[in-house]
Amino acid sequence: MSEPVIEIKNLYYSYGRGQVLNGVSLTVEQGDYVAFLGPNGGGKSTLLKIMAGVIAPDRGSVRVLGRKMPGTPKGVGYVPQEITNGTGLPVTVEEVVLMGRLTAGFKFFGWGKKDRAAAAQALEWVGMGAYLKEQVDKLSGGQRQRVFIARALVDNPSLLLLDEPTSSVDRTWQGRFYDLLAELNESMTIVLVSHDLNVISTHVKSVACVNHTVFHHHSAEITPEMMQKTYNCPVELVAHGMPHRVLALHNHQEEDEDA
Ligand SMILES: Nc1ncnc2c1ncn2[C@@H]1O[C@H](COP(=O)(O)OP(=O)(O)OP(=O)(O)O)[C@@H](O)[C@H]1O
Repeated sequence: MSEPVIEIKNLYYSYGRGQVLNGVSLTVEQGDYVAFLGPNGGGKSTLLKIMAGVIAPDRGSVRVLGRKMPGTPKGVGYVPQEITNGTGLPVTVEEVVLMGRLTAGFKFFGWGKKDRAAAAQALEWVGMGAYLKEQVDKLSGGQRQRVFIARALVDNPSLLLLDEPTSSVDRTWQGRFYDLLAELNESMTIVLVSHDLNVISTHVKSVACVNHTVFHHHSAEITPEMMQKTYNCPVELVAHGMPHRVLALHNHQEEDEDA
């Protein structure tokens, strides 16, 4: 069997006050399509940032595509959650996507024809081909999210890390995007943070419940027991995407923490 794409052992992380990740161990095998599910503040984005090399763990071992983290992983496409607010930079859509070609150990001699063709292709995949020369901050949050997905795809990664990649995009494009992910999953491992139970149950292969620790269930089935364990309270499962019903039930957990 090939080496796992992600191998995390006994990982701890805090931003200073209060432990966010508490002894997390997780293995993701090649070809998996994992959804991270869990309450607000449970540490999903933090875990993704550690996998992407954005922040370093306080303790524990993290290997991504065979490389020890923290480091600059090659072959990882990452879409952060925050980008819907804009970059604050005077950059075009094409320039943002080309950033995804700056891989580990790369020496920059300027963009070549191949880079520009790859950027144009990635933008076509996400239906943003017409916006190549637009300033990225002029776009809507949903369009910007698609540009950052193109940035993650432009270097043909082996691992795709997506933090709520469709939170701002319209429903029609969401459907096309999940079809695209299914296609990409034939050659890429995918980790997706999502609150949308409907998306999770229809598209992914496995579910990891993240609430300071992680339980990785090697099937896409979401059971009331899993919800109870993850959210620490009874959660009504909804079949057609009303995730806020789930999230709303977490307020009392946060109150418990504050108490
Ligand atoms: N840069 C930061 N500085 C300080 N605290 C932070 C920072 N980023 C996140 N946190 C805190 O760490 C905890 C975990 O946050 P994280 O974003 O990883 O959770 P999450 O499960 O992704 O939540 P959500 O579903 O709301 O996106 C939260 O309490 C959050 O407020």
